[in-house]
Amino acid sequence: MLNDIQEVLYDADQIQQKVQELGETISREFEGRNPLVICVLKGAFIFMADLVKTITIPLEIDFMAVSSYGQSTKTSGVVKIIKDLDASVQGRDVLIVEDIIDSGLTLSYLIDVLERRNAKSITLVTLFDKPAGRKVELEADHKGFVLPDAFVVGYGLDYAEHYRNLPFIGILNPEVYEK
Ligand SMILES: O=P(O)(O)OC[C@H]1O[C@H](OP(=O)(O)OP(=O)(O)O)[C@H](O)[C@@H]1O
Ligand code: HPA
Ligand SMILES: [Mg+2]
Repeated sequence: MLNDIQEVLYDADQIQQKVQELGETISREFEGRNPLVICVLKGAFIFMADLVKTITIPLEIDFMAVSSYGQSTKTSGVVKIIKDLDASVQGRDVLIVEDIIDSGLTLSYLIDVLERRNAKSITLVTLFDKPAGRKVELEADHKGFVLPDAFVVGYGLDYAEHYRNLPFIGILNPEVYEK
């Protein structure tokens, strides 16, 4: 598995440091608001778990599974809801927790869904941002690291469902998928 990584971009310590900073910012921003914190599965599961431990104010969590990449390194362009939220977002301050914004299609779709369900406010936090991949205009309210235009894996992010368990984020050797 490690042999497939071309370059480590950020190691586990650098990621933890950044997650801590994001948690402190979010704790200040949401003081007194009891946000509904939504994890966008599967990719955001590790970031979500680490992030909520650094947030010091009361909150609720929920999960939504969406998928558009499947077994590919390119978006299919079609975002499918695999699992919906349990909670209602009506009148709630929502914090969407995402691992990466690439084309922006996943989050623009989700924001649209949550707006139609009458969320009171929607705030986006992403650990990784790949601006070179954008197909629609979208900017996170809080972001961790800006990444180069390369397909990355680790810390929750996959290629064909593998590599999510790597503790760092790294560039996947293109030989793995250019076959
Ligand atoms: O900005 P975009 O181009 O839409 O890409 C970002 C989305 O793609 C990945 O999810 P994926 O569809 O691979 O599902 P997964 O989280 O289960 O891996 C990632 O976890 C983000 O949710
Ligand atoms: N890696 C893994 N999953 C992704 C990526 C990426 O670079 N971009 C969008 N989903
Ligand atoms: Mg994926």
